[in-house]
Amino acid sequence: MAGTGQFFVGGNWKCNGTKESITKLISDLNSAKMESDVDVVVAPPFIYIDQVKSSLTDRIEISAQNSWVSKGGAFTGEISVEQLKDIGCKWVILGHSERRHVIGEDNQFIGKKAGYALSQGVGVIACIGELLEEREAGKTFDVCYQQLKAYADAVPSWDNIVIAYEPVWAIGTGVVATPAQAQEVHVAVRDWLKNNVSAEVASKTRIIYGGSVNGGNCAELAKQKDIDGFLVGGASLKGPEFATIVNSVT
Ligand SMILES: O=C(COP(=O)(O)O)NO
Repeated sequence: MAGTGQFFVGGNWKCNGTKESITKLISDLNSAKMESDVDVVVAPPFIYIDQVKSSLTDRIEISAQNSWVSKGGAFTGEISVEQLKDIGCKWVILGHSERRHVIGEDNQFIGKKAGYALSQGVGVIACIGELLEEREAGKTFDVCYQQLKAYADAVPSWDNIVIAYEPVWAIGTGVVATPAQAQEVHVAVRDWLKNNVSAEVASKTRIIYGGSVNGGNCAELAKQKDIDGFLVGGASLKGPEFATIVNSVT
């Protein structure tokens, strides 16, 4: 484990849940035993953040799944960083592959979003990752480096950033990266930070893995030196399994 020495596990609930199912998930999370030396964050859909914030144990911090690129105003349908702070969000997930490849956000727009969120004191879970065809074409590192550069060009500091490497071909597919595949990219990301930002940022920044992580594969992944935690999708909607993943990283 590099980074700050504190593992980081995020639960990305994506566009899932109802008031009823989230009430059950919160109850399961509140009653789960979670190792104290792991930073745990969950990212509900915007409309349920207040419900979660008001009833979830404060052991777990709240993240948004997206935020607007500047101060709020005449941007119909968007949610501003100021509004997220107002309801107690400490983090925001940006650059998720679903925002890139479904919604169409590009590297520069995502970088600017990260810069603005950080400038307002909200931490950023900065997602990167390649498509299967990019990996098959040997472009994994080039794609990740371009995504990293867009963040680096826009952020005021690296103090409050967690990088999430999420190979798109592993997201929601059940095809998890092998520990070796994940470690190889995490090392390359850390080397990129060392060569393009600073050795200090490279050593302290947590690089977490996401893509079909579950209670059965998390322990092997967590043993990798440069895997500093996880960003979990589907398995984060099951309280007991998410707790297993949190506890696997110690
Ligand atoms: O998108 C993901 C991973 O999703 P899964 O765990 O469902 O593959 N994290 O942000």
